[in-house]
Amino acid sequence: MNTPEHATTNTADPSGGPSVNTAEQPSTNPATNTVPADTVNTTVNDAVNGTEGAATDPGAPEVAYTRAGNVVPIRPDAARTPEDIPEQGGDPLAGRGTVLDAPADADGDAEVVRHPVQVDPPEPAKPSWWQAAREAKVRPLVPAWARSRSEVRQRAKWLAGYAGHTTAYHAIRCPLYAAKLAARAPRGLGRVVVAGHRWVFDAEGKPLRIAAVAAGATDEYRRLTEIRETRVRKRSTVVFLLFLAVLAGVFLLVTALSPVWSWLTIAAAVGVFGWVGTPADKPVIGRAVVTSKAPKLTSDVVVRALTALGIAQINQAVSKGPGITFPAPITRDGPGWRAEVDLPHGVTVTDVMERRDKLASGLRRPLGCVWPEPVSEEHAGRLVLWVGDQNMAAAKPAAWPLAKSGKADLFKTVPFGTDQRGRPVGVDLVFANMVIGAMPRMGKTFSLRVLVLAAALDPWVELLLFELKGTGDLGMFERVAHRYASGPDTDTLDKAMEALRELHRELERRSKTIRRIAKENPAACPENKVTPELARNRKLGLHLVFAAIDECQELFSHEDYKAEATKLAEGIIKRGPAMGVILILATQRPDANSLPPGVSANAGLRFCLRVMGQTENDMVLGTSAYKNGIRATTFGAKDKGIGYLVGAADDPQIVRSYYIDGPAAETIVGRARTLREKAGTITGHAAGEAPEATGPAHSLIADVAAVLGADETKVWSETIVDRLAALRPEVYGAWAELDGRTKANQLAAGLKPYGVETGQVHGKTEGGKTANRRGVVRADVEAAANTHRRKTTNVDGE
Ligand SMILES: Nc1ncnc2c1ncn2[C@@H]1O[C@H](COP(=O)(O)OP(=O)(O)OP(=O)(O)O)[C@@H](O)[C@H]1O
Repeated sequence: MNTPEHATTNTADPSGGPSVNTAEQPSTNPATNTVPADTVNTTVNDAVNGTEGAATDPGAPEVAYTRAGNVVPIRPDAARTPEDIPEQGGDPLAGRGTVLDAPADADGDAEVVRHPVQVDPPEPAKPSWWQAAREAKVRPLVPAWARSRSEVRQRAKWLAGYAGHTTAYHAIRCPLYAAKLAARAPRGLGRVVVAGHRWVFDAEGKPLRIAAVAAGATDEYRRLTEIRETRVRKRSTVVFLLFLAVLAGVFLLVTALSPVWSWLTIAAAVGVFGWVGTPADKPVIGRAVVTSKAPKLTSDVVVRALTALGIAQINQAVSKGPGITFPAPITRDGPGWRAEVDLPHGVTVTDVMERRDKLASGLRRPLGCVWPEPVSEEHAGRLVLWVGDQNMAAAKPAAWPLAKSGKADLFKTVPFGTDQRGRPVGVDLVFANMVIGAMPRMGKTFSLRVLVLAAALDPWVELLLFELKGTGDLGMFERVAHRYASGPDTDTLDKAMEALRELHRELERRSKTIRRIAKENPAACPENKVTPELARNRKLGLHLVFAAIDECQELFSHEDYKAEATKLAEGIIKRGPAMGVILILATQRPDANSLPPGVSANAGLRFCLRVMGQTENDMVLGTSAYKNGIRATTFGAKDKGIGYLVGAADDPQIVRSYYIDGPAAETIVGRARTLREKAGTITGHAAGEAPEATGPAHSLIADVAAVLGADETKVWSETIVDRLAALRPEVYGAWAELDGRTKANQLAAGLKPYGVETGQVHGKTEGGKTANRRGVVRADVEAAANTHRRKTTNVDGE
């Protein structure tokens, strides 16, 4: 005999109807809930059929019988009659109709009874008009362009230019137009005479009269002839009177008025007759501007393009319904069309963005015109498709707003570029760091230059600039930079490293100053970070520092510098923003070796121009950027200066950096120099000072000599590094965190300029074991230290 079981099994409704939940076991699962086949309660089935089943004796135990004769207990609240079955959605039969039997097993003992339970939530009450209206999106009273002062200015400027050009174009062609009209005037006169003759003699009634004659309709013909005679009489009179009036006018002109009026009248008459005599296909006036009109974007075109993407859900939605919906009308938006689209369920904007090339093909537009974007505040399937009239790369670059005049304030947004629609895009550099990455020759240095120019135009900002390619792309800034070096050589790398160390040390000093101010005067430093007021107080030394390293891969992938450079850059990028230190790194090789992950992961602003693959893309734009459809790989070779900018707004933006060539940059730097001279902020390199002049009063060689014990002839490099870190933690602290081999490399690179080589040194480990490791010979160090002391004493003496 089977034992009753209460185990439940979830099954989907095989009929495909609404899911139901059997009464055997209470279940919170919305899917169908059934009892095992061999312990099936027949109660409901029988109750529905009105036959055998449940015990009827009130005192009898709550049992039921299976068809095989098994007795199973009935849950007290189980339904026993059709009326007990809960009603569904107000339809008493709805529930009963979906009571289903499971297929019987081999001995015919399996019968599953399912009590229907509503699994879908009830239809929510329709919100009131008041509620719906309050939650509705308010559309702006004035279009976005009219609220942007610069866009209004741009449009007004364009309109004035357009009107001026058109006027001038036609003005210089006036004689040509007059000649054309004069040549066509006789023809026009002929047309007027012929038309007048036809009207007076009722030419339009002629076919009817001929038809009446042909049909032999005498009465009809007579009636038509009478009409014609009346008309001809009246119209002849009109023409005669007109003729008399013209004659009188001519007489008056010739006899009473000045010849000017005669000529004017003749000109007007020639003009009118010339215009009448002009063939329809040869207009007198040509076009001042020829527009290559971009095709209009319509919903049909969008749907056709979307179905060409090869996304099954889109094709299914279009062919079988419900189709693709457009929550807002397709409108003009800047120099292009904007369509808002609700993609079918399950299709995301990313799915479309990653097929941008196919979309462009479907729209029959160049790739540089087609820009699908997500709408972050809406669902993942809300697409905004902007289709420009012109390829973004081919459009004339906008002028940098600060190119001609003005100064910048790095505490405010500085202009960086324009988006696809030509709208200005700015970046907030303060409290941020930036990474710029791209393939070679795509506009990395030009975009970096825009930012350096902005920083240069803020006279309170200290510039530390290193260009490690050696082409002098940032050479114009020598006049304003506190530190500057250009070149692919070790000397330049050393200078860049020294600047990073200096910045790292500076962070210590700044954090102490900020802590002190926050304690003494909390109102002056409410967020424990540099404020514009603090930055301009020279005594505090909290001015903004703008450090940029172009081609930073040279530093981060250099065998001798990479470990220290990574540590320093990570420290600066993490702690610098609050202390007013802005670090910008540009690289043409955005991979883990050239841009350490710890550095790239902490950058707040990212600008990625064309790159070749997903890894480079995500290295610059952040993890998962590629997966989310933010793909700088889709830019073409002609998309110079165009990239994805992340961090400047809530959503990634496509931006073309302002184009400022070398000579223009030179001029702007000239203005920056004047501003700095007035503010008294020409320091360091720009003031002709070498870094050593302001550098630390210690030197590595002297420090190494100082940490060598009197009885030591040879010492391992890693031991020396540990002692150096203890001697000057603020300088060598970062070295001590490196591993043994890197410590040795670090020391070797540091001692190289002093002519001290490291080599294998036999020594003992802390555990007493002997080992061979890299180290220095005391005599070499002392000799180099003496030479250095002599040199620096001479310099000081001078
Ligand atoms: N915003 C822009 N608009 C138009 N053209 C640009 C823009 N930015 C750069 N370019 C063009 O791209 C070319 C390459 O720019 P740039 O020198 O900045 O590239 P790069 O990525 O720094 O190259 P490399 O990797 O060799 O240093 C420039 O000569 C310039 O003509």
